[in-house]
Amino acid sequence: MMLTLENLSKHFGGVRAVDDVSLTIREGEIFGLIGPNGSGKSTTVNLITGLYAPTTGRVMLDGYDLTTMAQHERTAMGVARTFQNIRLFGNLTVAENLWVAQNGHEQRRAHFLSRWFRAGGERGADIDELLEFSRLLSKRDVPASALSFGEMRRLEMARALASNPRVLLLDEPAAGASLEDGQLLAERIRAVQGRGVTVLLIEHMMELVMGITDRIAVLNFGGKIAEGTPAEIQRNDDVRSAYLGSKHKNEELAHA
Ligand SMILES: Nc1ncnc2c1ncn2[C@@H]1O[C@H](COP(=O)(O)OP(=O)(O)OP(=O)(O)O)[C@@H](O)[C@H]1O
Repeated sequence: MMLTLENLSKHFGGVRAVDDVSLTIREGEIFGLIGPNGSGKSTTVNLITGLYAPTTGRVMLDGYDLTTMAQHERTAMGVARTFQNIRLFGNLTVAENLWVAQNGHEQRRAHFLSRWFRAGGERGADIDELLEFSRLLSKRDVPASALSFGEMRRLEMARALASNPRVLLLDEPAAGASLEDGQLLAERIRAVQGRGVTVLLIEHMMELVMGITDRIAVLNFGGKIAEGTPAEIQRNDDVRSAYLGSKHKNEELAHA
């Protein structure tokens, strides 16, 4: 599996949200995408999933051109995502949230919740296995609104995993979570990688990014300014000056 962005750009009027970005995410790695606020990270994810059409450039998966495919076609190709803002159904239980995610899925026959679905909602091993993997089994019949932020974030990830993706795009998965929940999340992201899923991680929590990624690309004003291992990124002068505009973020980088 190889996810490749080729000269990808997205302009909103005069704003170059993403500006001629090229990068390759290798099979099985955890790839970090970082950058100051408004640098184009979420827009990049939206271009990969097909929420936006690019102004220029291509998105390739294993040599297949995804650029003009609809979102559901990309999901069928193995691309899944979580959102920066939690999008759970608060009044449904944890298990029901997974069921709804699958039920709306174009590829539900291929989905690993499909046996559960065909059984008319009977409790099945598949959904429990995913809940166990996500450390949410004890919460399966609890309304999603009653979960902690960290649990909600894990449920978001479980929902994305329900489509059995080959590449998982995580848009700030630790936002709003406690440090402890962030650590559990990091461990679960590693477990996702351990199952052979490639991960693209957007995250402001620098300890998380530096601790679990194999490689990192840095965006600033929509353009890629650096790419390398966490150690290389931490000592990169361009990266440091990009973060200088944001004192808080610069301190995060320094202390990571
Ligand atoms: N739908 C849109 N319409 C107009 N401008 C947009 C749109 N989406 C994003 N932008 C602009 O594009 C730029 C990049 O935004 P984007 O959300 O991709 O950045 P980001 O790196 O994800 O930021 P953050 O870290 O704050 O989430 C910003 O200037 C933003 O205002």
